[in-house]
Amino acid sequence: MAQIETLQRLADTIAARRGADPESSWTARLLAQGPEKCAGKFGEEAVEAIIEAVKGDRARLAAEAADVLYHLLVMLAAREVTFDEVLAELARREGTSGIAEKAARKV
Ligand SMILES: N=c1c2ncn([C@@H]3O[C@H](COP(=O)(O)OP(=O)(O)OP(=O)(O)O)[C@@H](O)[C@H]3O)c2ncn1[C@@H]1O[C@H](COP(=O)(O)O)[C@@H](O)[C@H]1O
Repeated sequence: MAQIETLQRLADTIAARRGADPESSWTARLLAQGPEKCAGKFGEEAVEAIIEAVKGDRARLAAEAADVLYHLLVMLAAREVTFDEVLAELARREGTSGIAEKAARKV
């Protein structure tokens, strides 16, 4: 069964691809094009996921969501933000209500 560790392993693989041969690694090819390109690719994948969410095809939405997660991790790696930093932010928010979090962001 797929687990959260799958995502951690993917983040580690992506980090390890920095500086790898763009001929043999899709991730290295994306990273070599810079953070702006990686961000644009993430945006495209997010839009594809939105379209499937609106259409309501569960299987296609799951596949597009996987693309979104991969491209999110690539975009983070392009700016040297680690997956751990994102998890730490989620952990910090755990137990606080979304409404309180929204109010805190306004100050
Ligand atoms: N999860 C992914 C993943 N998701 C998508 N892609 C690649 O991203 C590429 C572009 O995806 P698109 O949906 O944009 O493909 P497309 O529709 O043909 O492209 P467009 O012409 O529409 O832009 C495809 O070639 C996919 O193979 C991925 N490439 C790699 N991974 C993971 O990253 C690991 C390392 O991969 P490499 O860096 O290639 O070794 C792999 O083992 C996988 O676990």
